[in-house]
Amino acid sequence: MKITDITLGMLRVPLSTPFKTALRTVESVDDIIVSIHTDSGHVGHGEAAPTAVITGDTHGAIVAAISTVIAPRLIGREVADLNALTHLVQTALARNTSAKAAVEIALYDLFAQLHGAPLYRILGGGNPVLSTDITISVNDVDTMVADALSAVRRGYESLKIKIGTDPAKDLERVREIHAAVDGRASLRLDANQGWTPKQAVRAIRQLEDAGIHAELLEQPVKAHDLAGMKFVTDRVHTPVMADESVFGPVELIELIRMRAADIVNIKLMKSGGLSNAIKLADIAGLHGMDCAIGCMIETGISVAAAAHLAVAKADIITKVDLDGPSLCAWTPVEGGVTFDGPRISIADAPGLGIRAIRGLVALQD
Ligand SMILES: C[C@H](N)C(=O)N[C@H](CCC(=O)O)C(=O)O
Ligand SMILES: [Mg+2]
Repeated sequence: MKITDITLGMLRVPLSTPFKTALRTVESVDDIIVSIHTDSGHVGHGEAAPTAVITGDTHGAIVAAISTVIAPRLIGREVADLNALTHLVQTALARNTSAKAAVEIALYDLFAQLHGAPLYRILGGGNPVLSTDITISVNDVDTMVADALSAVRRGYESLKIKIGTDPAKDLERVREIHAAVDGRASLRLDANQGWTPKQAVRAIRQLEDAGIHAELLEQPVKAHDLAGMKFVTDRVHTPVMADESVFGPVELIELIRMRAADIVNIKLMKSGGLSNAIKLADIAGLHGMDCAIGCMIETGISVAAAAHLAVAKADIITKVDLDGPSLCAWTPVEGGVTFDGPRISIADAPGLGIRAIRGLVALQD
């Protein structure tokens, strides 16, 4: 199976409601779709989410990185040489993790198709069913309480509460949601870098003193501030999870060395795809650190790949935040992974199992 062509498309899918964090508000998925074609007629699919405020990746940069730098290295190469191909992707250029992720996802899709098995089996097997949390966007308190109750009614047992705009307001948000949910779902708090270390310690201690024990606190302080992450981790009982602070293995090793967090959130758009995500899970596992798997505003193409990885690494990846497809107003992906409320199930089809992508607009070379 030889790579003959790599084409790009744009996929725009409105979200059911605006997605709001301390970093940004977004109303639609607007992702670049990579299709890798082969001489055998097989096609592998990948997806890149341009999350400029987190990865620095924009549409233009993703398209340029793939079409002018990464793709020329891959044309004519054998899909069977997967590790050599991912090495070519990772060394093609610095950073650009979303572009690398999209290409790697398509390569792993093809590699699993070549072997006639779903990707999770190629990655080591497992039980192809997961349960994800759902994001409650940061809004006024009443809206967040209503959104949390609606999520509980739809069967979600874990809510990812976005905070980080203002500590006093954030405390009110969490207290009110905690009271309304009344133990029917666990609460994961994500400040998306919005607090200072001292604000984070003060806020979380107030919650703990009031008997509100969140499942975790995600990225309370600035991404680069590992000392700040450690300051918080050392002073609260609530487990602290690094998200924007860790992209790849180098950052994770430093985080572990400093004992700056308890959990790490792996995202393909940060790690540059599956090869580094596997390394992240293995490094964390080796050090007895729990992992979560997360996503940006993505559809069921790249999130499918993350789900396959989560299934194969279920012993290490114990928390799942793969709600991107569930936030979309409609489902562009046919086949593969089904996202039905909190339940994610993987079909027994080769690769990612994607049969068609609706609404894909081809980008000219
Ligand atoms: C969508 C997912 N549940 C999530 O919350 N991801 C965010 C970043 C998403 C974005 O801004 O595109 C996170 O974990 O910080
Ligand atoms: Mg986060």
